[in-house]
Amino acid sequence: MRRRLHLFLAYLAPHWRIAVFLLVLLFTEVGLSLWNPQLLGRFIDRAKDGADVDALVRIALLFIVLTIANQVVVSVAGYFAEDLGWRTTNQMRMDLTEHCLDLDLGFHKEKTPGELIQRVDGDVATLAQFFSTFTFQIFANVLLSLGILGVSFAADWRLGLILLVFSVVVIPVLRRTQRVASPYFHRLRQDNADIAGFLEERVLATEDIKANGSDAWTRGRLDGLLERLRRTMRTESVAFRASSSALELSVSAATAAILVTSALLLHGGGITLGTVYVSYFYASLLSLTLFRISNRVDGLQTAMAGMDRIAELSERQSAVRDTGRGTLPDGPLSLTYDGVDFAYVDGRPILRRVGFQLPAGEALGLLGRTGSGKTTIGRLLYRGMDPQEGSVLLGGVDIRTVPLAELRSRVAVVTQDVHVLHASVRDNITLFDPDARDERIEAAMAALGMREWLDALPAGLDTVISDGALSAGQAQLLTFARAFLRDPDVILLDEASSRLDPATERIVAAAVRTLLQGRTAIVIAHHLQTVGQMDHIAVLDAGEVVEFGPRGELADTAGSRFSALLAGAA
Ligand SMILES: Nc1ncnc2c1ncn2[C@@H]1O[C@H](COP(=O)(O)OP(=O)(O)OP(=O)(O)O)[C@@H](O)[C@H]1O
Repeated sequence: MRRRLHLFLAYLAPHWRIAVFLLVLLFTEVGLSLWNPQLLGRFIDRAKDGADVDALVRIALLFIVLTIANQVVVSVAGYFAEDLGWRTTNQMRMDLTEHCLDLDLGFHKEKTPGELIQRVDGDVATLAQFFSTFTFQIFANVLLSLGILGVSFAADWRLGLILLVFSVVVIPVLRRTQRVASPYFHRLRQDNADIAGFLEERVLATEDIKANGSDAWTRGRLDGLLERLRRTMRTESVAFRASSSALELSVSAATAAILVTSALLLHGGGITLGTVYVSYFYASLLSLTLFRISNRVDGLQTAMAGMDRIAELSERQSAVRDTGRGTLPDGPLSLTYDGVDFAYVDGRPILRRVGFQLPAGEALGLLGRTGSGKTTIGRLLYRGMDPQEGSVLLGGVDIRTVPLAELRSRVAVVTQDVHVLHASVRDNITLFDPDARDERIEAAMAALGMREWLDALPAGLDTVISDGALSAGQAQLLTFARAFLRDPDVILLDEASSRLDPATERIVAAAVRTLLQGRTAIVIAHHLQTVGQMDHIAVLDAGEVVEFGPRGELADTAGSRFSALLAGAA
């Protein structure tokens, strides 16, 4: 509860003026709602006492004016509540998105993108509702209920007492609803997040699913998830309706009690006919306010559950700490892995005592069987994760001692998973950097052998492309261009393993040569054309560097793993 409150206040604080204004509006609304029935009571009493028509018309006019004023206040308050809700939650969305981007790779592998979207968008959207729901349906109605009790006690303590007893009976019913229904709200959000995650993953893998005939399994799994959602929904709905019925029964009992007591008091001359009417009106209004509160308890609970998860996510610390304040030397950087141990899961080491030194401006070809740890070595270079033992040094400086932003401005990463965005070729290459000039982009593309492709594009750099619309070779070259334009000192290149036709392979190999020129690089190479360009070779086996040396030397060493590999491929 404390962390929910903390989170709520932290985001509300910058908008305290709107919040205070909203409070004033809510108090005004409650005041007007209490005052209006009093006018009706007075009207009845004055009419009964034979007041002149003018006096009655004045009361009626005042009643209309107050009703209109109340509606205006309600509308203005609605506007500000919605505004406040979206201002605060949009900020929260921004912060959470940034926070998620800052979290380490381990976190991103653990959560599906769909789950994160549900967290950042779904839960936060519920919070936006929370502001309007809470302020209007709960806070305003609680205030109004208290007001009704106060005014009823002032009219006659017996009437006040009946309404108080009614509220006291109803409040535990509400609390019970909360307790019974709460787990289902949590489960409902989780079920929705699971479905979002599942669908997102399957949509991305549509081609693989179709090609491998996994449609039936996918349908079956989705069916299972939907069935779980249906059951949770059903139970939650039954729990909610049962408590609503209990509430309605209490309301009828309270109204009957008020009518009987009023009739007795009226008979004894204790109260006027106007007061009887006002009491009846207040009893109905109190029932309505309690009903609204009960109706909104689910919204409140959903928001609370969302807030818990948001708090949990925002408290999650990145395993990669960005606390370094050092700097990397200017110019080309040497690269050292010094006794690096790494495990994704405790007790299951993936890299063991990995160590090698690469002079500045030279390229290392990383070879090894699938699962031997090549990608993992690369991830440590840009601090996707940090090693548990040992260190990675650039230009002799431990990369943990420099700010992440500086490290990542000097190191470019070209991964196998090419993500082509649905955007222009220019934006795909510059990643929406407005300062990148067209001449530079075109020069980069030309240097990487993409001139012909660029010339063939219908709208040049403005041509909009999307994922799946490019061949494997084109997609690879596009990511090379992204890296090339940034002009980094160090490159991590995880070459796509897809088979390319010999002509494209030659173009890609030439592009790799251009990309790596004068730069320090680790290349996870899958094509012999590329391996042939490396200065050094490291062979990895089960997380250990079993061979490291200049390429030519290893190639000529009879019995070396590298020479065997070359012989095998020949
Ligand atoms: N996020 C992760 N969480 C847990 N284990 C992981 C994770 N990523 C990789 N692994 C495991 O670490 C080991 C090394 O994986 P890595 O991807 O580094 O190998 P690789 O040599 O690059 O393989 P490939 O050539 O197939 O890409 C594998 O056993 C893999 O299952």
